[in-house]
Amino acid sequence: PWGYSKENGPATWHKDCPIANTGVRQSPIDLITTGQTCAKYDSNLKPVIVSYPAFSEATFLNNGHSVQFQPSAGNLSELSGGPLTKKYKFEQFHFHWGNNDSEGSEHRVNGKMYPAELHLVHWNSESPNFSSFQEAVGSNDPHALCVLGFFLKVGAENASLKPITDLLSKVKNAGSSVSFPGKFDLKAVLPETLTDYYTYDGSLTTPPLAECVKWIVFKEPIEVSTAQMEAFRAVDDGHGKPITGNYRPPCPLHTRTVAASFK
Ligand SMILES: NS(=O)(=O)c1cccc(NC(=O)NCCCCO)c1
Ligand SMILES: [Zn+2]
Repeated sequence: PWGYSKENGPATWHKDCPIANTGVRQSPIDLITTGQTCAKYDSNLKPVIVSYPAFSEATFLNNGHSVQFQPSAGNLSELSGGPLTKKYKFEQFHFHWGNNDSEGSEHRVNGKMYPAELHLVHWNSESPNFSSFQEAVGSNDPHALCVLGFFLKVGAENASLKPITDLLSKVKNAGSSVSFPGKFDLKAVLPETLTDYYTYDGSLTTPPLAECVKWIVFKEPIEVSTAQMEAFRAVDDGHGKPITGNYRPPCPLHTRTVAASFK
């Protein structure tokens, strides 16, 4: 199966997933902010709107290539606004990280990587063509999914993310999961105003690499402490080794343009 080691990492994914090399809207990308192919300010881009009531029931899972927070099916969390014309339903969030603070994020800004990146995954709940996340991924709809990306940087401890980072030791082994104890307030993790972001058409950053994602990557990183970053690096990959870097390198932009909601 695919992973992030030499034997099964991003450079090998094309074998089972040809779109890795032939796709023209693959993710992640390097977000360039100056020069020819740089992100272009679009004054029509509105703030992103999230409605995330605290989750009361969720599973926290180590699937061997990331750790994922998945609320029960009944969750009502929604996303709209920004570049979107439809309402999207929250599906799950997960992280990508490196084994030191100079690498780990999937998107880059002028070549700079952050130590980690948080992905909030949503699917278009107003499409007549699908009515679940899995169907959305398989739908070939260019905007079946919308993923919000937030960079993580090392600084003060993040009290809102502490319930998550404190749980990492409980899902150290790949394939392990725990039911999330109590409520989790995802809204508290995010900056109040979701106004400054980059947005472009891309794909899943892991197999099946489906080109069905409207990406929204926020300019402002979220701070976490060194201890919180270290907690990610103790999560195992199923081969008795820590996941040391579950990020895909940047992909060619091809004819795509990146829009920025800020000057
Ligand atoms: N990393 S990401 O582009 O945000 C993203 C979002 C939603 C799904 C995925 N990838 C997958 O679901 N891959 C299917 C295989 C996972 C099985 O554990 C990646
Ligand atoms: Zn991801």
